[in-house]
Amino acid sequence: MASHEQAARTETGEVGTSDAAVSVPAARTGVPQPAAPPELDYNGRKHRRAMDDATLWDMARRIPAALIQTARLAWRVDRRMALTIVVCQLLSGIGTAVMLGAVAQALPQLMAADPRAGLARAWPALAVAVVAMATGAAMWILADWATRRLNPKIASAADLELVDLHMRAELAAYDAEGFGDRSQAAEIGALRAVDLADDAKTLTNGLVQLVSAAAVLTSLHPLLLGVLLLSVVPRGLGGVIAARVDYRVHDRTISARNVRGMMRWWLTTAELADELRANTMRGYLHFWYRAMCDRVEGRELEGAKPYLRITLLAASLGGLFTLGMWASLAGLVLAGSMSTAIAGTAVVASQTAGRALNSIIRYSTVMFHHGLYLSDYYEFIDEVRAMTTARGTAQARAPRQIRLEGACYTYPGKETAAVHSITLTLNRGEVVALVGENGAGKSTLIRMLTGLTVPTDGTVQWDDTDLAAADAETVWRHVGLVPQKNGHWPLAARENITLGQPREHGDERIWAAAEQVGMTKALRELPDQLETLLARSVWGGHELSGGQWQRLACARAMYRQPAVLVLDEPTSEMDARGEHQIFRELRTMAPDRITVVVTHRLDNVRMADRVIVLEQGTVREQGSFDDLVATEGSLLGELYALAQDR
Ligand SMILES: Nc1ncnc2c1ncn2[C@@H]1O[C@H](COP(=O)(O)OP(=O)(O)OP(=O)(O)O)[C@@H](O)[C@H]1O
Repeated sequence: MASHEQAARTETGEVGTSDAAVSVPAARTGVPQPAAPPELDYNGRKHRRAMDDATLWDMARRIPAALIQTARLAWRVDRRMALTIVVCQLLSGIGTAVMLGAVAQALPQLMAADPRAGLARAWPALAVAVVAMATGAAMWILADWATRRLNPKIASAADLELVDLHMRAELAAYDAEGFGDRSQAAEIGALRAVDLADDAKTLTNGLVQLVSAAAVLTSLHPLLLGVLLLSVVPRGLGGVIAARVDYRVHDRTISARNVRGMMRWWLTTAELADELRANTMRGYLHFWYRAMCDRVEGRELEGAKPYLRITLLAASLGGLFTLGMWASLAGLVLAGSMSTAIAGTAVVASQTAGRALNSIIRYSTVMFHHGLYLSDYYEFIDEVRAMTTARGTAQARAPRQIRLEGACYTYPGKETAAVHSITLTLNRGEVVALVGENGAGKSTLIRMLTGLTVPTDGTVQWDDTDLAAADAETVWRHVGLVPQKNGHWPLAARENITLGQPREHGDERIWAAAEQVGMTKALRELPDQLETLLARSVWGGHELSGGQWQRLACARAMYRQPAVLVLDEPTSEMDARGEHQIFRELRTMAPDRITVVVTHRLDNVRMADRVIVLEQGTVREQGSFDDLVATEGSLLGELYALAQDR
């Protein structure tokens, strides 16, 4: 890193390298150049290459499915608007057909020898054409309005369902292989839902227009459908190839853009601002970021040429075939197989069809992509729904005793159990300390005895209720948990304490909880006291220190007055006074609940009634702190001696 740093500074023109060169061995005195950032492949986006790999048939097959899924979503959130769009599309198609039919009727009259007389005869048909066009335009505007009403509803419904299912899923779902990737793909599906109705509307409108134009032409002369196909198919193919080339260019930069986007967060977030400055990382990071920008820019510029070539080719082909179509129409007219008026109508209809085709191509590629993510969304929803915490209906009550019988837990995809064959009883009124080295299974055990996970073998019972058969919500109603990583919720200070509890009229209990963790003064000094928003990144927000956040997490658990109070390293960031206060409070609160504390600070363990020492997922020893420490060969004794020997 030192060499990167040095050269990076040179690159940015800030600092010379002569001082640094002095300390470099003779053979390496040239200015070491930093390595270019590696070609990072960002795999999070599952379908990035799908468009490139898909055949035209694959695309054509998937689009109806995407349209059906969109229609399902639209129907679910607002039937009236969904119906409005369908009716408008149909009417707009009918409008086009009527307009083309009317033009076909009017043209022979207009081409009569006497233009005045021709116009007089043609005007009813022309009026019909104008009204049909106006109706078509009005239908489009109405459909647009309905789509605008649908879009946000679809987006919210899709997002809400996804977020809600995450919150209801069994924790084991998060540990399932590839859960994160699937969740991300589903999230993209939910995000894209914002544009779904719009894109589907434009695509179906294109289809309706194309079908109308084709129907009118066929009714005028059976040969005209072939002529229309001659003009639109090459343009369609050209459009698809151009879209694919464009996509390939986009795909070549996507990794670099995604990685650059992630790095941008690291470079600009306040969380890393101290480290970045104090450890003089700016030079290298600037070099890295610049290199990524250059990479993206270079590839985009490289891509411009093939794109130009293909769009030119597609346009020329389209032009050639249009010319061919006109030539065939002229041939048909000259051969006497078609009237001039019908040939004129064919030209108008082919223009309509051409515009429709452009929409179809453009929005087919968009819908194809939407379709991929939308199916991910639905697959993920089904997967997570099957893993929501619907265990049983038994109503758990505040336990007097928690009993584990041969309880084991193996994480999904793991061969060995994180916790195995644990038989234990915890009683109300008791403070139990869980001790053990990193990875011994303390957090896993806590998850089992609070019903966050169900043992993969054995049982956990709260009095007579087996947690595997209990309604999880009724279990958690009696739990207060301070996890190792607790939430710095971007909410007001009040909500940060009461979160998860029904709202009360007064703030007395909130201040009492704050007092228990020594936060009264800090909260009173906040600009708006309990109303203060605790989120520095939000305008007007306020930030707490690490230890203060931890105190707040303890206050949140204590405020619940739970029957089972569990704290996983609750004081790791606190000062001595805070730590002392928390443990004193735990003792005061102990008679009415079962209290379990995990801590690596062994001096705190003294206050527990019982210490349970875990080793490699099993209970190695248990008893009072003094007895265990005094026992020859005990793990607690060894760990305690190590803690003292500093
Ligand atoms: N989500 C998970 N998926 C797979 N394995 C896990 C998961 N969480 C923990 N483990 C594994 O289970 C074992 C026990 O982990 P656990 O977090 O319970 O230990 P701990 O005693 O709480 O450790 P620490 O003191 O470091 O917090 C470890 O081997 C760990 O690697």
